[in-house]
Amino acid sequence: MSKSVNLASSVFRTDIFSNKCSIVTGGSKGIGKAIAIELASLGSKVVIASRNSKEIQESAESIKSITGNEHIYGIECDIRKEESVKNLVKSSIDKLGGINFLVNNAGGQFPCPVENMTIKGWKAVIENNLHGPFIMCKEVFDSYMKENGGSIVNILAEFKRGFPLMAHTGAARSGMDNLTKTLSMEWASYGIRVNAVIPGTIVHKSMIKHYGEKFTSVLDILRKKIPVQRYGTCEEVSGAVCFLLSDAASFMTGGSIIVDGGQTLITPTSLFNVPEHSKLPAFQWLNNVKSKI
Ligand SMILES: CCCCC/C=C/C(=O)SCCNC(=O)CCNC(=O)[C@H](O)C(C)(C)COP(=O)(O)OP(=O)(O)OC[C@H]1O[C@@H](n2cnc3c(N)ncnc32)[C@H](O)[C@@H]1OP(=O)(O)O
Ligand SMILES: NC(=O)C1=CN([C@@H]2O[C@H](COP(=O)(O)OP(=O)(O)OC[C@H]3O[C@@H](n4cnc5c(N)ncnc54)[C@H](OP(=O)(O)O)[C@@H]3O)[C@@H](O)[C@H]2O)C=CC1
Repeated sequence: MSKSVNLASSVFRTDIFSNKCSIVTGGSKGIGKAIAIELASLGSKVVIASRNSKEIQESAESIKSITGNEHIYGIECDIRKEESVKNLVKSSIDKLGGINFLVNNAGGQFPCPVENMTIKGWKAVIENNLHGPFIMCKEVFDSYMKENGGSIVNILAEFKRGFPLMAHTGAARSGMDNLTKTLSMEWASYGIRVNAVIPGTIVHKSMIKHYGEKFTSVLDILRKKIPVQRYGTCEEVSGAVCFLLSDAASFMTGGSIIVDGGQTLITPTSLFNVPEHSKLPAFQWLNNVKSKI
């Protein structure tokens, strides 16, 4: 790998993934892009995949320039479509030489109470967050990991108390939690570990664009209740993903890491309010290139 300048200062040793090949779905922006940057900065060859072909190529170029890693490829793919996933996996193996790591990050939803939800809307979100990651796992397994082992990390969203206004995503993420556990057992004998990362509220450019300023401003009420008293950064999610992919997590499979600043511990009946503080600041190794995420 030619490493001219690496602007991404991960906490991990810079060669830990130097012989690895990774796919990150939804790597064109937000959390997925941060994960792809960190993997690339640690030496992995990386394919990022998303639906917008122009955006995915531009992101691949920007990851190359941020990390100095030339082995970054953008491939157009809709994870909901089996043929598109087959093409992604085949092209990735052709370009990278294999697939050691799969990060199922692509996903998302829209806020909507069930009484207003159409069947089409329900299906779109279930396909994006459950069916799509399932096809990705299956195709990567059949095409490479069954023979060679590997490590898979699924990005979920907190679902354990239900998900009012986002029932579709709650159901899909709960399904992915179960699938993560099932695959960890079914595929252990193939040398494959399967884990999950559950981000809390990670506010970044495209997230604000997707939900709108009005919706995200409501989040400020929530921010005050979060024990760390702030939202998370994309890099803070990425660190957990890299840990799970790495040998440091070699005894972890079927597990999940919650990266939410303590948000899931808040209950409506809690009498305790965290005093205002700024003692737990964000960890942002991408400070100098923040505008690119
Ligand atoms: C604040 C709390 C944080 C909660 C924790 C989670 C945070 C995050 O996940 S942040 C990441 C946010 N990013 C995304 O969600 C991006 C990904 N989202 C999407 O790609 C889409 O929103 C989609 C998957 C949900 C819809 O995909 P798409 O294929 O583009 O959808 P269609 O145009 O085919 O629509 C199908 C159908 O879905 C209904 N629908 C879609 N959008 C909305 C909406 N905004 N409001 C209500 N209903 C919606 C609708 O029925 C669509 O059919 P048509 O009516 O025929 O268009
Ligand atoms: N940000 C947050 O607070 C939280 C996020 N999450 C989850 O983390 C993951 C990343 O979130 P975030 O970075 O904020 O989201 P973004 O909306 O910023 O990015 C989503 C990425 O997924 C891609 N994508 C969406 N649908 C598909 C599809 N069908 N096929 C291929 N690519 C697709 C998008 O590209 P394109 O649209 O061009 O295809 C984009 O690259 C998502 O699963 C999200 O739901 C979970 C909890 C909280």
